Amino acid sequence: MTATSSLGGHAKKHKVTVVGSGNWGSTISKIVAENTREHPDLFEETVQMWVYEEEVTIPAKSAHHDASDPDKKHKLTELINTLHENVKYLPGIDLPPNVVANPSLQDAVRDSSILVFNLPHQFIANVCKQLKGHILPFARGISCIKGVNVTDDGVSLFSEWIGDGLGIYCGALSGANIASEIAAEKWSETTIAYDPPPMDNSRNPTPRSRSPVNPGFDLSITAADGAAVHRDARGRASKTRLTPVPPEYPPLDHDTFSQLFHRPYFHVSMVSDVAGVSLGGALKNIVALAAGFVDGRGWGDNAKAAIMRVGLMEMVKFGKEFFGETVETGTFTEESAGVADLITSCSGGRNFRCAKMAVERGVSVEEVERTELNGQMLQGTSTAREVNSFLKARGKEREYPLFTAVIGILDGKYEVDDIPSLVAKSAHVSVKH
Ligand SMILES: NC(=O)C1=CN([C@@H]2O[C@H](COP(=O)(O)OP(=O)(O)OC[C@H]3O[C@@H](n4cnc5c(N)ncnc54)[C@H](O)[C@@H]3O)[C@@H](O)[C@H]2O)C=CC1
Ligand SMILES: O=C(CO)COP(=O)(O)O
Repeated sequence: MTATSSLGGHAKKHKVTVVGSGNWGSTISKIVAENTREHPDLFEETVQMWVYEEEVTIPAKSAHHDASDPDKKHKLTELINTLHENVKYLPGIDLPPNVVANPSLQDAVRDSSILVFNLPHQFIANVCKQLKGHILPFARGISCIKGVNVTDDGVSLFSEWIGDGLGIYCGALSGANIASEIAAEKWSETTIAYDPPPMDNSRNPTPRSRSPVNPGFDLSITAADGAAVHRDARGRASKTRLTPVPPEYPPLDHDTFSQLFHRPYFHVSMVSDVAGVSLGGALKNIVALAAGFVDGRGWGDNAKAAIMRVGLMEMVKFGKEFFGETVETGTFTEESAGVADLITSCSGGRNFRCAKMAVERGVSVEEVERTELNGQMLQGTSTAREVNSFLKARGKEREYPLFTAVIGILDGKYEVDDIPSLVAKSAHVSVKH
C-alpha cells in the first residue's frame, strides 16, 4: 500500500467517525487514524471516536497510573484526549493524537461521510435511533459488529439493519482479529465486504467500472445521478433510496476502504459477500463458547477441533439456509472472516476464555463476564440465545445440534458431557453447495 493515492484531485475529503470505543472500537480507531494521516488526499486527518461516557480510574497497567491516588475518578473522554490512551478498554496502547474522543454521538458523526460502527450489538438499536436525521445522507457505513439481529420476523445482518435504518449503504469488516494483538501491531488479516447496489439508472445507464481488487465489484454508485434502489444482502429491493456520494469526494469503493483500513500489520482482503462476512463473525462466537466448554472440561485439542469442524458446518448451513445464494461457502472456508476467525476465537477469544473459566470454576459464563472482563462484553451468549429463538420458532433446533447444545448448557438444560452425543447427530447436517 503506498502513502499516496491514485484517487487524488477531489475538492473534498472524507471525514471518518468510529461509533464505539471498546477494546475493538479503540483498536480500529488507531488503525483508521494512522491511515487518515497517511492519505491526506482522501481523508480528513482527525478521526472522531464516539465514547459512551463513563467515570473511570486509571488501572495499574497504564503508564499513567498514579499510585498516590489510585481511586481518583476521571471522565473517560478526557483521559483519552489528554493521555491518548483508552485506560479502561485498551490500556497500555498509545492512540494516535488525531483520534478525538467525543461523548456526544450526534456531534461525533456531524459531517462524516464514513461511519464505522464498532460496539457490542446489544447497544446498536439505541445508538441508531439517536443517529437518525443527524448523519450525512450520502454517508456510507462499515459494521465491525459481530452479531446478528433477530426479531419475530426473522434474522438480519447488522450491516443491513443499520443501512436500512439510517437510509445509507453499510458494508462489514470481520476477521481473525483479537483486538489486543492488533493493537500491539502483531500481524493479522481481515475481510471487508462492501457491495453497494447498482444505481437505478435504466434511463441513463452508467458505465460500470471494475475494482482491481475484486473484478466483479460495481463502482457505479459514486458516478451516477439520482438515488439508487437499495438491495439487501439477499438481493431484495428495499424502500431505502441511496443518495450518491457527491463527485467532489473521492469515490467510496474497495480501493478507498482498503486505504482506510489496511496497515502493514493489518492486511485487508476486500470481497462482496456482506452476508457471509457478517454471519461468520456472529456465529463463530457461539462455537467459541462450545470450545471453551470442552477445554474447561479438560478434553484437549482433539475435542476442540471436533467442535470447530461441527461449528463450521453449522455456520455454513445457517448461511445457506437463511441467506440463500448470496452467501458464498468460500467466505467461510477461505477468508479470515470465516475459518480463521473461528480458529482464533476458539483459541484465545473472550467467549472461549470465559466459557472455559466458567466450567473450571463451576459458575455461569455471565458471572465470569461480570467478574473478569472489566466492562468488556461477550457477544456469544446473547447471539446463542437469539439464534436459538430463531431456530426454535422454525422447528429447526435439531438441525443445528451444536448451536442448540450451547444454549442448553448456558441455560443449565445440558451438561458439557452431553456435547458428544448431541453433536453426533451432526453427521446428518448437510450443506447445499
Ligand atoms: N475485542 C475484540 O477482540 C473484538 C471485538 N469484535 C466485535 O466488536 C464489537 C465491539 O466490541 P468491543 O470493542 O470489543 O467492546 P468491549 O466489549 O471491549 O466494550 C464494551 C463497550 O460497550 C460500551 N457500552 C457500555 N454500555 C453502553 C451503552 N449503554 N451504550 C453504548 N455503549 C455502551 C462501552 O463503553 C465499551 O466501549 C463487538 O461486536 C465484538 O464482537 C470484533 C473483533 C475483535
Ligand atoms: O472476534 C474476535 C476475534 O476475531 C474476538 O472474539 P471475542 O469477542 O470472543 O474476544
